[in-house]
Amino acid sequence: MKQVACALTIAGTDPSGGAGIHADLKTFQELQSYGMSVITSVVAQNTTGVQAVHHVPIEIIEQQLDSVISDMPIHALKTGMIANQEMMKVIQKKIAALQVPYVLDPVMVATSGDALIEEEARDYLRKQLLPLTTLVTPNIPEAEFLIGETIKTTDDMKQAAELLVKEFGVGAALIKGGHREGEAIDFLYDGSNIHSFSAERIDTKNTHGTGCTYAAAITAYLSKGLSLYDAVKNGKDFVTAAIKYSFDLGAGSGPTNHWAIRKDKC
Ligand SMILES: Nc1ncnc2c1ncn2[C@@H]1O[C@H](COP(=O)(O)OP(=O)(O)OP(=O)(O)O)[C@@H](O)[C@H]1O
Ligand SMILES: Cc1ncc(CO)c(N)n1
Repeated sequence: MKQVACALTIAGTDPSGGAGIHADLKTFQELQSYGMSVITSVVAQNTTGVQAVHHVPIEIIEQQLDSVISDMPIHALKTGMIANQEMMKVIQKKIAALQVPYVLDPVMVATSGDALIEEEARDYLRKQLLPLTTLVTPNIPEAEFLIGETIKTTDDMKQAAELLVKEFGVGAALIKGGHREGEAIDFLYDGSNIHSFSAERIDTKNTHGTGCTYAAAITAYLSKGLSLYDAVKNGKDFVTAAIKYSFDLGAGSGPTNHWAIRKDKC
């Protein structure tokens, strides 16, 4: 029997604490999954944007992976920012051998619009990493890039999710509607059915790290043994509460609130 659920994140940092590794670990902790992390890039960023990026050397990324994999149980894992192809290759090699649920958040730009991944790496991600996934969680611009088509309507979102499974080999696809107008609706295609997850749009500028928080919550729930549908359903409730009670910190787009689910239940 599992002593404790354990989740691993492989991603970049955010010293202001709202996105990346920091959002992931806070979310794992809040949802009572033991959190572990492998850092790919050290990013100087805050609520206003990205100021600088330093990539961790490939050997150190590999060694961090070996340190965790050789010693710790991993019940689910997620990847976020992986800036270049060399990093992707080593991560691909290590996680292909792990038979655990894998959530890939195809991070390409920060909420501020700053690029977080090299142009040539995008294609590698599409061809080599997508087929390893249990779930991929693109927002609309990311989904448009992955499938090479424009997404305007909810029907386009559903078709994009199906295409990602049927033609790109992902286990399941969740297309997030955060970038549209009106209700915040996301569509999951699990290989058999389309499911929708909807919430009222919250009028706030504080959405820094929403994508990381959502994917981390789904990963935490998968590590605890929930089904994919239940993990996404609970993850959606978590991120909606985190946006509703987000913190108005910093001069730009403030961070979500990882304690919020407790507030929402009170
Ligand atoms: N203002 C909002 N009110 C309610 N839900 C929202 C709002 N903005 C985004 N969401 C929801 O938050 C989740 C994250 O979606 P979003 O499309 O913003 O991700 P993202 O663009 O990857 O995030 P990030 O800005 O961190 O890159 C989705 O479930 C989306 O529907
Ligand atoms: C490190 C990192 N990953 C992802 C995002 C996307 O929110 C970000 N801003 N920073």
